[in-house]
Amino acid sequence: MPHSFDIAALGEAMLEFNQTRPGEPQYLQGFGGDTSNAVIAAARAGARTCYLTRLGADWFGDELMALWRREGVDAGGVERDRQAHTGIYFVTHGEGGHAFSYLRAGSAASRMTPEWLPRERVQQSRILHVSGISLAISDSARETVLEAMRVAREAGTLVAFDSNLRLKLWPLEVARQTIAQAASLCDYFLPSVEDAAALSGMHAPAAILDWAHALGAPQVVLKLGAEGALASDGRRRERIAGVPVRAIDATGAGDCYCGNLLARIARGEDLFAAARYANAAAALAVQGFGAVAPLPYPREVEALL
Ligand SMILES: O=C(O)C(=O)C[C@H](O)[C@H](O)CO
Repeated sequence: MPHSFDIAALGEAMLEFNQTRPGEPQYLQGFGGDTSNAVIAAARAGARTCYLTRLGADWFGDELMALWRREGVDAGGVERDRQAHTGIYFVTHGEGGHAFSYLRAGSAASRMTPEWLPRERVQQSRILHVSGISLAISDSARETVLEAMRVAREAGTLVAFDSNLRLKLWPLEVARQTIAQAASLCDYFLPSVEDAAALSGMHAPAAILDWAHALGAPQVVLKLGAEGALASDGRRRERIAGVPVRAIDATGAGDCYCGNLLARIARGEDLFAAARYANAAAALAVQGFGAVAPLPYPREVEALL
């Protein structure tokens, strides 16, 4: 059966309030939520996409619905909840880079359950993308993500998983066990090197790749930030050099990487070609402000390549 979508992403989207200057109380309103960022990046890269989540019946939720409409992301798998709000978060900037502060506990997305999951959209997609953030936000969201991964595997939908470790959301020991379980259910494991080091206790990128494959992930891309990426299909490994850029805000750069990688894989590129394309896309994304606004289009990525 032909797929209706190249990529379905499942998770929590939020409104973003991003500090425009360190130490000053001025915030630019944008959009975030790692899997939503990734699916928008994929849509801008030309993929047919859909997003699966729950939103409050509030203004924040209306804004996110309008965003996905503008970006061409199908939101038929989004449910509105009259009893719960849409999550929001603040990004502040300081010496150590950016930091997130959340107002999301009890959000509509955190109330997703396996019974709610729009299974047919998972089954109708070539690739399902999920992350560690949705594993962390509530027990029922974790069960929903794991169920979506199982549904995808049964249907032959490929599964991509970004650990996106946020220690404000859960303790490291719990994250280690749950992320290991999710990595064992995925086809593409796409952690940042910081996440992978915290989860594995290892530091050398080559050893981290071995650890990731040992969890059961056949294809792994380790995102190295400004240093580029390291991709492995279990037989071959390729180091992709970072692109020198003047970084303004790295919020969502890893999501940009995932969305572009998956869009290129859905077009038929191999892991390594897709990883090189995504590396250039993520380098462009850090040159703008916020998680969504600076996500690039193919003509910009091709010009950089
Ligand atoms: O941290 C989260 O939960 C978010 O989803 C907010 C940001 O958009 C995301 O972390 C960027 O990767």
